[in-house]
Amino acid sequence: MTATTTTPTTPTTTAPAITLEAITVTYTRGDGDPLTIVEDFNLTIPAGTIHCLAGRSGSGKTTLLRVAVATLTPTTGTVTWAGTRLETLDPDQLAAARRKHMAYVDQGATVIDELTVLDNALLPAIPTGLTPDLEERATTLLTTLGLGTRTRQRARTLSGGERQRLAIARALLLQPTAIALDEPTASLDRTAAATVIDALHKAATSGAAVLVASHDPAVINTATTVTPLT
Ligand SMILES: Nc1ncnc2c1ncn2[C@@H]1O[C@H](COP(=O)(O)OP(=O)(O)OP(=O)(O)O)[C@@H](O)[C@H]1O
Repeated sequence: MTATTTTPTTPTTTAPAITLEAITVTYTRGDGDPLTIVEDFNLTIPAGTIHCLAGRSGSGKTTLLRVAVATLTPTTGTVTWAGTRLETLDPDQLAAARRKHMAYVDQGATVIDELTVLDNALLPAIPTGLTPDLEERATTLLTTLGLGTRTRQRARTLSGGERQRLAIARALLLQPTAIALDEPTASLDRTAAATVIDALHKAATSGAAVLVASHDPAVINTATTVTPLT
């Protein structure tokens, strides 16, 4: 796999939200042979920008997202969040850094069926406590994502695409430094996809770094920068 990044190299005064340096990921195949999916990959994502990892199925998009959010340790290379090299953190410090900096929406869009849509969106607020401001923000996010009339319904009544948008609202609730999303428009029609793209641009305008894996032209064409994976 080769990668060409189009990220600008303009110096910034604050540390980038996410930096990947010389990342290589080698899996072990079923037959025991090594399979290198990502090799010597570099990427810098400043705050306030949207970066899209684009490419065919199997090109390594999810692998790179998982490295960026630290659910997968690369075979070699360094991941840095807001100036902190993750290899310097113990597991508790990494968990704390993740809570502070990083939200991840995977392709599964897990939500809790028995909770209402609003309560699902508010789940990240539980450790610190609900506030009227957070409830208002959750409602605003759900409205932006086309779920404004569904807030009091149980999540089990939602379609797959609606669950995906609920997971995105939940991830954006606490205004993370960075948010990573895996194919966030994959099961959406054009109208619903536009609400997701709008929400991601609003998050970036508010200062978040957004890393998205997608082969959707609507996402690719509106990203700040794109890495085409082959
Ligand atoms: N744990 C693993 N062990 C072995 N191979 C793996 C593992 N995880 C992923 N792979 C392989 O690595 C390659 C890249 O997978 P990845 O999920 O990163 O691709 P992707 O670009 O996100 O694909 P898609 O668009 O289909 O989700 C695939 O060939 C996949 O089978």
